[in-house]
Amino acid sequence: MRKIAVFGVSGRMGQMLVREVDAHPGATLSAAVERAGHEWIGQDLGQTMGGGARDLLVSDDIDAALAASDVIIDFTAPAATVALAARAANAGVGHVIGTTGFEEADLAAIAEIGTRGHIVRAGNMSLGVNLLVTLARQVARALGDEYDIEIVEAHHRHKVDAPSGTALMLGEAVAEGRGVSLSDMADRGRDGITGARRDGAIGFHAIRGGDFIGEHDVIFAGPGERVTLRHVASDRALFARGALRAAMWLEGRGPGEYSMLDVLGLIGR
Ligand SMILES: NC(=O)C1=CN([C@@H]2O[C@H](COP(=O)(O)OP(=O)(O)OC[C@H]3O[C@@H](n4cnc5c(N)ncnc54)[C@H](OP(=O)(O)O)[C@@H]3O)[C@@H](O)[C@H]2O)C=CC1
Ligand SMILES: O=C(O)C1=N[C@H](C(=O)O)C[C@H](O)C1
Repeated sequence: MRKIAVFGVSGRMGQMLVREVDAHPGATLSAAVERAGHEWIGQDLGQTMGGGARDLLVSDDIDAALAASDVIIDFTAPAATVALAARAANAGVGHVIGTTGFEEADLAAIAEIGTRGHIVRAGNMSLGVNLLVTLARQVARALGDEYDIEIVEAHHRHKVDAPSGTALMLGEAVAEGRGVSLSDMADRGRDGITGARRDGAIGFHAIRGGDFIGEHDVIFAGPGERVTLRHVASDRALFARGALRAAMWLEGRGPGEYSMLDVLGLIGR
């Protein structure tokens, strides 16, 4: 049995993850962690999730959670994730990171920790989005600079970061397909007298509202035609299943910062 701890357990994704781990025949929930001071700390996990009691209390004890686990799944917040990555690596525990909204410095810190730790990190854990990433790279390469690329994403009203982690994955993929750096070419959320479109720009636009789970369009707008690649998530459990797959896949791997492309066998496609 793979022992898996869920961090951010009260969150939208945290609760999905508990259900997926419970349903997996090869996994067992080893710890349920929330941030210090959270109202769920010390409560029975089953009851706080609206069901019957179970033999597991929500805790803020990270060392105890690491000691009890083979791997942790973390959909929390950037600062928490960076700190946790170092502690998980030191403890020899795998770390599946679904958190998004990282700054460049955070990503550099995680990459450094990944030289000794066992990490899977992806802004989107779904098979469909990761397949779309490979397609977006191919389409950008095939169509070339005459086609303007715009990435449009829509999420629920509670999401705190923009562009979404998925939009950034897609942006990196099309930039790679074109042989340019995303940081040089990204044009985020236009407003006002922006002037005509910059040649080669990769535009990002974020819709926030209601209960969108996550929708992403990559638009290639060319002379006389448009191509749109689209992914629509209709069930958040999708991401939890992907994260759990990553947690199982890490077993027996060497140190590294892996992506869902590695987990799903989509590397190099
Ligand atoms: N990669 C993917 O496929 C997906 C990624 N995400 C990303 O996952 C993250 C979480 O999303 P979501 O579940 O919707 O957000 P929520 O706000 O519902 O959940 C986040 C949870 O993490 C908790 N938390 C914050 N800091 C800590 C900490 N130090 N230790 C333990 N728990 C902590 C929060 O507690 P509190 O509210 O009290 O601060 C909250 O319960 C976001 O970055 C989101 O973009 C989401 C879906 C899919
Ligand atoms: O916050 C969310 O909800 C989601 N976040 C991820 C992202 O930032 O792309 C993945 C998914 O779209 C849902």
